Amino acid sequence: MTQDKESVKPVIDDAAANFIPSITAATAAINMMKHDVKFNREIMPVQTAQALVLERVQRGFIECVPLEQAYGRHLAEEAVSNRPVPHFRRSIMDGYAVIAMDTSRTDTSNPIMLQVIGEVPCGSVWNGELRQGQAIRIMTGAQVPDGADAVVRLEWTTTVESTAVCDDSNDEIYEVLARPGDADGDVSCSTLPMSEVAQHVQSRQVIAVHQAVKSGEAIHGIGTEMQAGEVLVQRGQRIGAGEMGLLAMFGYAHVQVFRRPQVAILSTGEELLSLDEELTPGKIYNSNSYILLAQIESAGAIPHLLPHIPDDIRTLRERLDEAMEQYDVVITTGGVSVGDYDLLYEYTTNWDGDLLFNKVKMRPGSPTTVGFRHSKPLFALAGNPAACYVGCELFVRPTLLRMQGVEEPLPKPITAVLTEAYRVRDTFDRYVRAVLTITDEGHAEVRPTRADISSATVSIRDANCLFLSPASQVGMEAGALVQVFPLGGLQELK
Ligand SMILES: Nc1nc2c(c(=O)[nH]1)N[C@H]1C(S)=C(S)[C@@H](COP(=O)(O)OP(=O)(O)OC[C@H]3O[C@@H](n4cnc5c(N)ncnc54)[C@H](O)[C@@H]3O)O[C@H]1N2
Ligand code: MOO
Ligand SMILES: [Mg+2]
Repeated sequence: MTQDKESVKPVIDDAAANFIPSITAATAAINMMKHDVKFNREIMPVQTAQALVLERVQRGFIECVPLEQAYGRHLAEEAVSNRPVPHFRRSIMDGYAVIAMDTSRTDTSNPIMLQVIGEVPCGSVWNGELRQGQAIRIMTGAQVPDGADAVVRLEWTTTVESTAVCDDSNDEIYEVLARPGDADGDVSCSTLPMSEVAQHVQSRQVIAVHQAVKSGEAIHGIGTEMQAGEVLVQRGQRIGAGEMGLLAMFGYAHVQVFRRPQVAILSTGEELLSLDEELTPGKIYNSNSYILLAQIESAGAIPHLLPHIPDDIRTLRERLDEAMEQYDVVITTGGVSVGDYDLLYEYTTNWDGDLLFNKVKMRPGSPTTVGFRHSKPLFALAGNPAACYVGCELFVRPTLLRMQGVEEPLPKPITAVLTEAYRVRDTFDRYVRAVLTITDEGHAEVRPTRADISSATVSIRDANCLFLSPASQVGMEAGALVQVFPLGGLQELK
């Protein structure tokens, strides 16, 4: 943890107090001390601040939901396969289950004839065993009958017209098979025992196989996809389409998931209007609450937009105390800096909670303030929209993910090439809103969005990532390798 202090000159000094009749020297001295304290905040590196928050966060409660309501939730149990996949030898083609050896001497000019003894549609099982010279019609996904070790796809076979000719002198039947595509009308004969004639002749089921197949052809053996005992979905993993499929495959009609954290959003500031109010001079609409709403939903939590709070410490105290009782997490925006109406410092230094930090070595969002009260976190984010947004990505999102069982909830950086110079000097690390693209050659490139200032919302719309420009006297040159943090939620779809 760094110990450097950011020293800012107090706005009132003793000399100034002498010229303000309503302020006594004593009051001015107290005010100055207050300002000193308010200004001289310990500046904390981002990683230290994130670690401090995460070590206080507790995993949330667990609830049981039907699988159809589990998409997007985080699994609270480890789901393990209790059988291999597939659990029977599965045909991956429509065709005929055969004994591969039977086809070994076949080729296009000399197809082998096989007697079709039945069929296995999906969901059925062939009771009995396939013997030499026989084939069973089979569909994709059906269980391969015992005795068969290959499936010949339908396209490699033709059905052969067959006519039964009885020979009364013995109990055998001669069957005349017209070879498909045989221009000169050649015929071949095969002898079948009488016992098998009825089924055979009745359904005229003889096929010519035009291509030799190897043992295992078009069959997925037991366990080819997954063995018994493999982890299907880890505890804490978010349930997406693939996870839904796996859980369904193993018959999880209900699953244990982490409860979605209930998050209160309270903007502060006398200048704020609700969206149904008319825009009047000096006022602005409360847009931060809606930015946060999106971020919280995309982190899997449930946002609650509460009415914004005017710049009055008593009201603020009442409203925040109440919110901290009712919700799992409370987020405020605005009022964390050193202005006369910035009240979050006052609240978080005179409460029955622990203040973790109120100055982070980052921009935007340097006055980001976090504390815990009765083991619930309060995130007092800066009022500037981009500062609020970045503060939420770096501190709130990881917290909400940890509450939902994610072991490593911090955003993971990738490396990309900066396509244009970013010459912003700063003693703080800068998390720059930017656009990450993958070139046709497969390289990751990143460029800053146009409005990099803390008050800009348009750059939140345009960005799909943040890149880190470490504290520097010179900024960064085009071509530099930078750490990029892809943004969560809908942003990642851009
Ligand atoms: N003397 C100094 N002034 C400032 C410092 C400093 O170190 N010394 N830090 C600056 C930095 S950095 C930031 S970030 C901001 C933080 O401001 P606050 O958190 O106190 O926020 P406010 O003063 O309430 O508002 C700032 C700005 O944001 C607009 N805002 C506030 N809430 C909303 C909302 N819900 N929706 C849309 N916009 C909102 C507000 O109108 C102001 O324009 O302080 C700097 N000052
Ligand atoms: O820390 Mo602030 O967001 O730079 O204006
Ligand atoms: Mg302020």
